[in-house]
Amino acid sequence: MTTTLITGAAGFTGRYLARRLANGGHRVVALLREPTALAEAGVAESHVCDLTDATGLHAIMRRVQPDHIIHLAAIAFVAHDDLADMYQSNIVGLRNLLGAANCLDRQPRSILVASSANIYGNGRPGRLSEDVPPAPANDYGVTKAAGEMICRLFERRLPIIVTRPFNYTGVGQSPSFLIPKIVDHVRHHAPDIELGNLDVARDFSDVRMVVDAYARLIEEPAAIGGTFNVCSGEATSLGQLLDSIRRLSGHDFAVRVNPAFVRADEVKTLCGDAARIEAVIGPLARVPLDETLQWMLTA
Ligand SMILES: Nc1nc2c(ncn2[C@@H]2O[C@H](COP(=O)(O)OP(=O)(O)O[C@H]3O[C@H](CO)[C@@H](O)[C@H](O)[C@@H]3O)[C@@H](O)[C@H]2O)c(=O)[nH]1
Repeated sequence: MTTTLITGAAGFTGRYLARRLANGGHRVVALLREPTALAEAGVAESHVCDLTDATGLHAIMRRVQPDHIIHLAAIAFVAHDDLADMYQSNIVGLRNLLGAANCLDRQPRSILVASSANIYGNGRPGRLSEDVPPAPANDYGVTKAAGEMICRLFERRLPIIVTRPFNYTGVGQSPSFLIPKIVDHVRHHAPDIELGNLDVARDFSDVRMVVDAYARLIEEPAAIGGTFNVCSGEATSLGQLLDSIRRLSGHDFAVRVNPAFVRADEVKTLCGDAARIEAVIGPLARVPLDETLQWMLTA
């Protein structure tokens, strides 16, 4: 049986990915920061180890001997206020993981590393292909761009796949993120909502499409060594998003700007080109944004 190790398996994406892989016949092993019950998500075995603990990580990797590794563990909230934690988790954690993978007797078949569309920053307008040079506009983007450079250090030695997911959402995502925050607000029938930067647009996808893409990428030898956007190809402005949520929920609400949520180092618009990934794994299992929002509003 194929053993697949997921770092960050207890997170929003990790739980969907574990279920998707278990349904696809994988034996899913979770690497966790703290003990978490994940049997319901399809996880067969769990190990607790912080990725900054290189020695502990080496021992676990030698025991698990994974066929595939999917690295999701990271600080994913762009405005995370503990910078030391963000740099430690997103850069040192990844470096330790690849160092440990490089010491295995039997090399994994693939190591998928989740980077981020945020690395594109504000460098270029329009639909972004993977050839657009990274131009991070904030610390989060810097940590993810640095992570990609670490992957390059190991690319001759390890079968690495880098993904650049654009924004995605679904039931269970933390309300620190934009869409679950608005959905939570609507579900509580609150009159007005406080947001930050309003003049922004994002390329939103459904978490189920993203984990399906990951599950297909690790099985595809042609993906090894590649960097892939994971996206819908459509930008939705915050104004359009608010209108859709008002329409689908039948609940009207006003928006107020709270300076506490305004980001100084904002990435204004992100919209991705999915041509490269679709050339390798075929069409993405896209879900219309309205369908994802409806799922979240009624969950
Ligand atoms: N979270 C949040 N965002 C707000 C708010 N008001 C406006 N925004 C704006 O809404 C946009 C989306 O914010 P998030 O949902 O926090 O996502 P993100 O910063 O775009 O980052 C997400 O996507 C990246 C890939 O593009 C991911 O790498 C990252 O982990 C995260 O999922 C940003 O431009 C943010 O400034 C608010 O009250 N809360």
